[in-house]
Amino acid sequence: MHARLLDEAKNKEPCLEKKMEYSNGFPRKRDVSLQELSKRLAEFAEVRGWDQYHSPRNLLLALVGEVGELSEIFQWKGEVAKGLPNWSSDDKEHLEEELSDVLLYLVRLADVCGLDLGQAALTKIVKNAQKYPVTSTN
Ligand SMILES: Nc1ccn([C@H]2C[C@H](O)[C@@H](COP(=O)(O)OP(=O)(O)OP(=O)(O)O)O2)c(=O)n1
Repeated sequence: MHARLLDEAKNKEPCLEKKMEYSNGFPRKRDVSLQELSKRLAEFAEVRGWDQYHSPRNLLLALVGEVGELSEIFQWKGEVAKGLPNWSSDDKEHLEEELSDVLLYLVRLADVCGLDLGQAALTKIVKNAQKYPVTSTN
């Protein structure tokens, strides 16, 4: 059953196997859309039979848990310089992973709620600009 669903996922996205040639499964330095992440996450859950667990509430709790893991990285460090100049590559990789977990659960949560998070975020940026207009310093 799972193998069949995986084959179907590969048929829907023929470049899936090709992408796996890269060390992390993807070429670096290309734009990634929220829609693409949503689709990949939906496939990830479907082929594992995990749709039943991906309810809005469960995903929200998972998201909050990952925000906690992200916070632990910065906990007790004091202020951290932009660009993380003194961090090891292992520490940066850990940060990438925790940021990704937060993003992935957020994107999945929006998807199972039937929302278009990318469009919603653009709309919110416009609202933010109206609420906080640029004030001239001249
Ligand atoms: N039911 C699940 C479980 C996991 N994931 C995905 C989304 C996250 O990107 C990642 C989270 O996996 P873990 O729960 O294993 O958490 P960590 O990767 O943070 O591992 P750990 O808590 O051991 O550091 O896997 C998912 O979509 N649905």
